[in-house]
Amino acid sequence: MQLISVSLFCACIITWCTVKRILKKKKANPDSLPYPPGPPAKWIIGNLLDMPASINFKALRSWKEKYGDLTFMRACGQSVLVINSLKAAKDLLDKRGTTYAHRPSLVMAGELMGLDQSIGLMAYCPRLTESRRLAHRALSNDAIKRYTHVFETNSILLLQKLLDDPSAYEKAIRLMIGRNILMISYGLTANSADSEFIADAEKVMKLIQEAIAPGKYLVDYIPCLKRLPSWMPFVNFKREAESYRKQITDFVRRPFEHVKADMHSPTSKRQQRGIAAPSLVLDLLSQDDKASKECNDDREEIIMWAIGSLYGAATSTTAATALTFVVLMAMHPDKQRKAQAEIDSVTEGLRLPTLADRARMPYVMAIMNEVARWHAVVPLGLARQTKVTDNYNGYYIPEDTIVLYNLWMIGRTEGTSASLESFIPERHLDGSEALDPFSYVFGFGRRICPGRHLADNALFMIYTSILSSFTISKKPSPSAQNACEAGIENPLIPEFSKHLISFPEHFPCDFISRSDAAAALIKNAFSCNATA
Ligand code: HEM
Repeated sequence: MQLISVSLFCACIITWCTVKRILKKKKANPDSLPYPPGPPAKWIIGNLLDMPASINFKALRSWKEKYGDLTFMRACGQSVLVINSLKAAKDLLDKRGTTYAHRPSLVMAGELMGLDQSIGLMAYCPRLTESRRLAHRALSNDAIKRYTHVFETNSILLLQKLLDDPSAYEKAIRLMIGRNILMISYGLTANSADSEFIADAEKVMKLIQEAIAPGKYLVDYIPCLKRLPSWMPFVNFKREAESYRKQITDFVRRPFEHVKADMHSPTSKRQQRGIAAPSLVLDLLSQDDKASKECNDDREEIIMWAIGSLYGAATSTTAATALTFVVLMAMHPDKQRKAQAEIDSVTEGLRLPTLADRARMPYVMAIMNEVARWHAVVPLGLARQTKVTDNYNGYYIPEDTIVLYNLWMIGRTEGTSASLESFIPERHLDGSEALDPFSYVFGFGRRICPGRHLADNALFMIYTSILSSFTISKKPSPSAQNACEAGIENPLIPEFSKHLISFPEHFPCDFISRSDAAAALIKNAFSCNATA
C-alpha cells in the first residue's frame, strides 16, 4: 500500500513537472553555451536520483572531485547547480548579487504557514532589504557588545547545568543558545526566557522542520493544489497549515507585544513581568528611523518578523557547531589540554572567562576556526534561486535554477596544504596561510547570515567556559569497551546527521569537573560575576 502511494506520488510529480516544462516558454540560450558539467542524465527521469534530497557527504566530495567548481543536474524541468569552490561562490553569490539573491519558494512552509515573512525564506524584494537592514543594525559587531552580560550570565547557567547533569550536555547547550537569543531579542530575564518561551519556541521549531522536509507536502511540487477549498477530503494540508500559521504568528507576536506594552511601564513593573531592557526590539522600536521608507504600522510588522526570524536561524546552527566542538575535544585530548592551559594562564583559575579575554586566547580562537572549517554545519548552504539566465566561465545557467554551495567541501579542500581531513587548530595561528572559515561558513553576498557576530560571541563563551571548568572525554560504548579489553583498537568515529543543518549524532561524552576549585567557581559565580 505504502509502495503504491509512493509510486503515485512520484508519478504525479513527474507528470506535473513535465507538463509544466512543456507549457513553459523556453528561454533562449543565445550563444548555445553548454550546461556546467554534472552526472549523466538518465532517460525520462534525468538526474532525479542524483538530486540532493538530504546531505550525502560522499556525494559532496565526488561532485567536487569529478566536476570541479560547478556541478549541474536537471530533473523534471528543475535545474540544480552546486557550487564547489570559494572562488565560484564569491564570483556568483557575492559579485552577481541580485541574480542569485532569491530563495526557492516553499508553498506549504512559506505561503500557507506564513514563513515567507521571515528573513530566511522571504523572496528577494524591498521588504527583505528593509528587514535585513534592521537585522544588520541590531546585530552588528558594535550593537552586540551591549549584550555581553547575556552571554556571560548564560554561560554560567550552562556550567551549572553541566555540573548538575553532565550526561544532558546536548540539552544544556541548546537551552543556553535559546536563552541567549530570547534575552537579546526581547530583553527577557533568564527565568522568563525558560518558563514562558523556550518550550513554545522549540515546539514551533519542530513543526517548521517537519514542514520544510523535502517530499513532505505534495503542494510544494504541484502549487495549484493550494487553490482547493480546505473542506474537501484529502486537503488536510490546508487545515494543518492554518493551525501551524496561528502557532507561528503567536510565537512571533507574543514577546513582541510584551516589549511594546512595557516600553512605557516603570522599571519595577517591567521586572515583575520578566522583561528587562535593553533588547533588539526595544532598540529598533525606539529609534527614529529616517532611513525607513515604511509607514509606522508596516515598520512594526517588519521589526516583529525580522526579530522573530532569529530564534529559528540561530539555535540549530549554533548548537550544531558547539556540539561539533564537544566531539572534537573528546577526540583530541592534546588540543583540549593546550586550550585549557591557555585559558588558565589568563584567568589564573581564579575566575570564569569573559568576552574581554578573546584577544589573549589565540589558541582558543584557532580552535573556533578549525571547528567551523572541519565540519561546516550548513554543508550545502541555504538554497538560492536564479531569477534570470546567466553564464559563467563559458557555461549556461538557466533561470529558476536552484543554487546550493558546497561549504563542507570548501572547508575540506581550500586554503592550506596541511592535511584538511585532520583537526589541526595550529593551522590558524599567526603567520599561517589558512583561509578564515568565518569568511564562508555564514554564506555570501546579499543573503549572508546577519547573526554571525552573535554566533561568534556565543561560541567563544561556550568553548572557554566549558574548557575552564570541565575536561571532555569520550565514553567508550559497550562494544568499544569489549574490543579494548580484547586488545583491539576500536576508536569512536563521529557520525553527522544528513539534514540541512548537520549535527553530530549522539556521541557519548563525559564532562569531568577539573577540580573542586573549578566547581566552587561555578557554584559561587552569581555572588561575584553576575546576577541571573
Ligand atoms: C554558527 C552559527 C551559524 C551558522 C553556521 C550560520 C550559517 C548561515 C548560513 C550559511 C546562512 C545562509 C546564507 C546565504 O544564503 O548566503 C544563514 C542565514 C541566516 N542566518 Fe545564520 N548561521 C549561524 C548563526 C546564526 C545566528 C546566531 C542568527 C541570528 C541571531 C542567524 C540568523 C540568520 C538569518 C536570519 C539568516 C537568513 C538570511 C537571509 O536569508 O537573508 N544565524 N546562516
